Amino acid sequence: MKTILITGGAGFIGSHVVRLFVNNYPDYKIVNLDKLTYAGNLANLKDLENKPNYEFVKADIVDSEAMFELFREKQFDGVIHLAAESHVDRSIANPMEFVMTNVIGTVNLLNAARSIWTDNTEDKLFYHISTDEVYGSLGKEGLFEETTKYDPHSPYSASKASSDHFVRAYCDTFGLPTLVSNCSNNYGSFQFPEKLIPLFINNIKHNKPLPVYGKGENIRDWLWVEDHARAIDVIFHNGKVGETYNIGGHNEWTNISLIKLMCSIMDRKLNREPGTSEKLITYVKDRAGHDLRYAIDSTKLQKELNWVPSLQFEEGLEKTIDWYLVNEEWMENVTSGDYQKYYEVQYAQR
Ligand SMILES: Cc1cn([C@H]2C[C@H](O)[C@@H](COP(=O)(O)OP(=O)(O)O[C@H]3O[C@H](C)C(=O)[C@H](O)[C@H]3O)O2)c(=O)[nH]c1=O
Repeated sequence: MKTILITGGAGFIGSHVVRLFVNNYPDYKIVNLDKLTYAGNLANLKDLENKPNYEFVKADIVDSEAMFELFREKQFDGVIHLAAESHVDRSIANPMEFVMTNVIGTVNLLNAARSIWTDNTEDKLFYHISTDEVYGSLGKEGLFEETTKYDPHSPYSASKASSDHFVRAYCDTFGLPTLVSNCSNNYGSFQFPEKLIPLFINNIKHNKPLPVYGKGENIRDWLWVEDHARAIDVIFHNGKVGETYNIGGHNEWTNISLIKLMCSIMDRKLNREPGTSEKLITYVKDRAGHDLRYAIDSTKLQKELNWVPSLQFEEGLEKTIDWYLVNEEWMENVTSGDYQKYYEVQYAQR
């Protein structure tokens, strides 16, 4: 039985990856390590609580001693590293938090993996999940490729770029078997409502203003989180050590056209007059250093590992909106923080 560590498994993307691995690989022991910050929530994994191949560990990757201890105790065969501070606006307000978790935390995990993978590393893998923001900002033309030079602009993307470099450096210098993938903007269920799509669904529902940064002309490439989790599965099992894989949705939208689409879907679902939700659109001061456009070329992943996105965006967005409307309680609890406190107490009592 292989023991796989998934870090950040209580977060948005992490919870989808944990679910996929626990359900699809009963012969793996999945250890989910999460600090349970504001964005990590065990309510995202309620359905897995009693699965025999699943274990939750509350810990901070910044704590190097705890990481060494955990790796010694569990003797992991593989690591899928998703734990990260991920919100660009928060990184502008507090860059050091991003340095600590994203850079120091990643190096701690690399050191811990090195400490136990001393002999034969043939069937071991340290898989680092990263973002397309490390490549910087595109103009109207072109796509990010795996060979595109790094040019991060926000403290968030600078911290992720740094962690990517450390992961590759440990491969080149120490022979640690590592892999990196860089993804575009994810959307889907269980995303913390500070990110554009869940924030705006929640605001439309409660008739709150929709703060559009600048003119809303920035472009993002949207990837359904469950397609991302499938890509991670494929890369973890079939990717080549030392390689990088880009994962994108081939699905570009200006923010304002996406927001207008969301408004019209929400009007229909909430039985409001067409045009009602658009009235909530409020243009606000632009995000500092706001990257104009992200767009990813995933040809390598498609050709080499046979992965393609499974869902059309319009269908995915409908599904996502439905999920947030049905899971009202989840939304209320994550925004109030009650779920997190409740689950921390539950786990403390075990
Ligand atoms: C929250 C918010 C956002 N925006 C704009 C800013 C962006 O142009 C776009 C998406 O913003 P969001 O903060 O949801 O995501 P990005 O800044 O593109 O970054 C996201 O996708 C990458 C790949 C990651 O790696 C990040 O971890 C993830 O947060 O909407 C607004 O106009 N108003 C708002 O209130």
